[in-house]
Formats: sequence, structure tokens, C-alpha cells
Amino acid sequence: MTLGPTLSERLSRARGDLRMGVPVALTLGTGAALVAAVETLPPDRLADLRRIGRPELAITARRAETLKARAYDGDLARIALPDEADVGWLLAVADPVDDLRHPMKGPFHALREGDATLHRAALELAKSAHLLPAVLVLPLPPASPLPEGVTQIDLTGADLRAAAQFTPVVHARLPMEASQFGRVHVFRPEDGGEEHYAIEIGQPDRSKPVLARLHSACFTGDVLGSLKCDCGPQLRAALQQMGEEGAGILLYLNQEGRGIGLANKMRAYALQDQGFDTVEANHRLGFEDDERDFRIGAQLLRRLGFGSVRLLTNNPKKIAMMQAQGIDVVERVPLKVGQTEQNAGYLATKAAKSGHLL
Ligand SMILES: Nc1nc2c(ncn2[C@@H]2O[C@H](COP(=O)(O)OP(=O)(O)OP(=O)(O)O)[C@@H](O)[C@H]2O)c(=O)[nH]1
Ligand SMILES: [Zn+2]
Repeated sequence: MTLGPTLSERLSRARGDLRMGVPVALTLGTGAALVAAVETLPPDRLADLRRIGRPELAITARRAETLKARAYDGDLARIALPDEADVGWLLAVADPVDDLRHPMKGPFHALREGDATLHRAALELAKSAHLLPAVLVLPLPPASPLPEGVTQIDLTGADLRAAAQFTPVVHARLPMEASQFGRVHVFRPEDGGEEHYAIEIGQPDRSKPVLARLHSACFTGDVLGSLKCDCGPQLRAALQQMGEEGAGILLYLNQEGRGIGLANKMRAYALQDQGFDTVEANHRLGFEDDERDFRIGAQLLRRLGFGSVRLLTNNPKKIAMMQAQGIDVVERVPLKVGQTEQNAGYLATKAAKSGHLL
């Protein structure tokens, strides 16, 4: 039926459900499970899930490492839910905020038998909903009816990491401090997800390499003038250079906090105040250092007619990702601005652990 939602639309709906604390149903072959995000799960829904069966807690191997739980599935750990565990217990496992005050969480009974495919998909969904990567998974016996009204996703043949396709929605002129000749383009994915923007300066010649910047959203740096990172000065310096050269393209990608969302980035900041660096903080939360999908940037550049760039960046991974996605990076243009006393440690960590060029 053409009126019903497609797989990617269902996934988007499922993200909304998880953010609201509503469980979703994942199925794969004869297997099925109800899934809820720990961060948003209300006590009455936990009680309902317990009435149906025995929920399991899934966390990423990154979080499991901090908690000293065994990750038998490699990239994730499945933990049996103790009888006395309530939403407070679940949150304490998911959220590292009080790890230092309560270092002895556990011991955890990690599960070894059975299949982790649905757990893995559930964690992927929670991450893409910008929730903490911790989910309750309630396996359902084969052929048992799924609760009415619950969003159902059949994962057979599904690729949760498939790149969304973006469509240009509108573009309009925007005179800016950096250039009189600015133009903002808005791109929207077909699945109801995050929109991204392209800021075109002047009228870049599509047949030549364009001065380009892929900027990931940083609310704290771009808007608030945070001294903890260099994002705001980088954003303005990139636009200024494009203005001076008379042409350029800046992608403003809504991938806040290297793709973990603002709430999780603020959790990471709270951990940084406890002494962890930017990479360690992500790991303790259960994320990888960088959860961004750089395919989006490449797709938008292509849609705008650019195949070749002079990329403003200090991040060699961005260059490699663009090349891998078929965008020719003919030159790296360094972007070194905004060093402060407060971000010296952050920038040093990025150089030491993430390979950033100094
Ligand atoms: N998770 C997390 N994200 C952060 C932190 N500090 C800044 N960010 C985010 O990091 C991203 C920085 O993006 P970019 O400006 O593209 O930086 P980059 O990958 O270092 O590469 P270049 O600036 O091009 O060299 C933004 O999304 C910020 O919100 C942090 O401590 N933790
Ligand atoms: Zn920043």
C-alpha cells in the first residue's frame, strides 16, 4: 500500500517513539522484540514490559568497558535485568553522570547465549534518536501478537545505516557580514530526519575546485561563543575567507556534538568537568569518538554541483571520507583560529587521539 510508511519512515517514527518513552517492535525472521530506550522509559511501562516477559538490557561495548561488564557480542553487551532493577537502576547503568560517586555498579550478569541482532539494531536506533545508547529489549516468543498501535519494523534486509536521500527545499539570498553575496540552501531528508544547510558565497565555478567547509553544528560554540572549542571562530573564519575570495560553499550540518546531539554533548561536558577528555567522555557515555555520517556532506556537495574542493579543515578523516565518497579534495586549507586557554586541552586531545593536524 502506497499510503503506509516505508522502512525509513518507520525508522524515523520509531526514533520519535523512543524519545517519547514508547516501546517499538523490531522483527527479524521469526524473532521479535519490544524495545525501549532506557533514558525515557517511564516506570509504568517498565512494569508492563516485565509483565510480558524478561527484558534484557543492551549497552554498547564502550559503556560496558567502563562498567566492567562482559561484551560477549563484541560491539555490545546484553545484561540480564535483575528482579529488583527499577528505572533508577537502569538509568545509573546508562548514564555515567554518577559513575564516580558510585564506582561499584554491578556486578552484571552478561548474557552469552542467543542472538544480538535485534539488540544491535535497537542501540543503533537509540543513538540515531540522540538518546543514551542503552536499551531494554524484551524478546517475544515466536508468533506472539505484538501490542496494538506499537510501531513495527521488519529488519529483514534492512540497512539501518543506509544514507538518507536529501532534497533541496528552497534557497534564498542572504547578505552577511562576510559577504554581500550569500545564499542559503535548505536540504531535507525523505525520512523526516534532520535538515541540513548549505551557505553558498558568490557564484562558484562548478568546473573548478571550490573553497569548501563542512561545519558540524555546535550550539555552544557557534551561538554562545563557548571557549571550550574552536567551532565559532572556525565558522566565521571560513565564511570570511570565502567572502574575501569571492566564492565558496559552507555546509552547516546539523550533527551537533560530533553526531551525539546536544543533550549527550552536555553529558560529555559534565564528564569533562570530572577530568575526562573529549574522547574518553564520549566512550564513557557509550559512544564512539565521532558518530557523524560524512556521506551527507558529500551528497549535498554533489547535489549542488560540486565534485572537487579545496577543503578548509584540520581533520584528515574528513578528507579521507570525502575522497571515499567521490569528492576530489585537491587541497587542504588549514583553519587555525580560536585557540583559547580553555580549549588548549581539547585541541591537544584531538591532535593526539583523533589525528587532527596542528
Ligand atoms: N561529543 C563532543 N562533541 C564536541 C565536543 N566539542 C565540540 N564538539 C562537536 O564537535 C564538532 C566539531 O566539528 P568540526 O568543526 O567539523 O570539527 P572537526 O571534526 O574537529 O574538524 P575541523 O574543524 O574541520 O578540523 C561539532 O559538532 C561540535 O558540536 C566535545 O567535547 N564532545
Ligand atoms: Zn564547538
